[in-house]
Amino acid sequence: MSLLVADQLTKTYAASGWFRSKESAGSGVADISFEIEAGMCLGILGESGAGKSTIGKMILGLLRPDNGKVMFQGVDLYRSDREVRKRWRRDLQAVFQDCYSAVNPRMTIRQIIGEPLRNYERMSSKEEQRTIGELLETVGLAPDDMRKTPKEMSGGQLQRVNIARAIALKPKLIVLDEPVSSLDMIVQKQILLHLKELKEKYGLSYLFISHDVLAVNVLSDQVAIVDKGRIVETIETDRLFHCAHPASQRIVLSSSEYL
Ligand SMILES: Nc1ncnc2c1ncn2[C@@H]1O[C@H](COP(=O)(O)OP(=O)(O)OP(=O)(O)O)[C@@H](O)[C@H]1O
Repeated sequence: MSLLVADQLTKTYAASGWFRSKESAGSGVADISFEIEAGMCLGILGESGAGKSTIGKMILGLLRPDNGKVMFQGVDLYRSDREVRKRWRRDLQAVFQDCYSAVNPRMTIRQIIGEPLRNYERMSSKEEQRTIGELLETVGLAPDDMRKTPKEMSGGQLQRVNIARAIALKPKLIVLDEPVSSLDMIVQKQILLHLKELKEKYGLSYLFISHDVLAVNVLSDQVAIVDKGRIVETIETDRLFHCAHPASQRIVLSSSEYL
């Protein structure tokens, strides 16, 4: 059984108010289907406005689809009760693009990473401190960093904190929505390689949302290419540069100009 199944997900946004236009009318995504096996990373690659974040939000339980279903570990997310959803939240985590808005600026790094542990685990303060120190080391930071606040960290360091928080409960799947897009190229590569290491070490699965073919190439096993709200092609990553659909070729080529 696949860890996650997205089955014909459709979401249409109603165009409204001052911004109603031909382009925005009926925007959203349609007929989105894919599966993620345990230990696998599926990349969702597409240009701005293609529908990538809409897909991510539906998978995370943040946006109810108009049609279709999301099955996680065999359970239908939008037809399950609160208890099941609570377990779901534990096994399904997310890291978003904006590392600063994902944290409370008044909390220390210890409080930030400790939050899911306090919500789901019963740990003594000492045990929690040790666990947070280990998590910081796992993502390439120092245990002492737990005393800092977000404003004392760089964007790359803070994104590592967000990753540490996401892996704290040993989830099955992490939705990574453009997790490195706001960072410089060197830090991007370091974090992607680190995510790859974590995936291999803990058997994690990822849904990796990105507009960047090079980033997708580093982390994904398979890539679903999204254009105008639809998956136009799903392809093994090592075949990405041999994609067949004209829209896929356009998306792949536009990024590889930087190679
Ligand atoms: N809340 C909303 N209300 C109306 N339209 C929306 C809403 N959210 C997204 N859209 C529209 O749906 C389409 C897909 O948006 P989405 O944010 O999923 O794309 P994306 O691929 O993640 O884009 P980006 O890479 O720029 O974040 C776009 O046309 C967008 O304008």
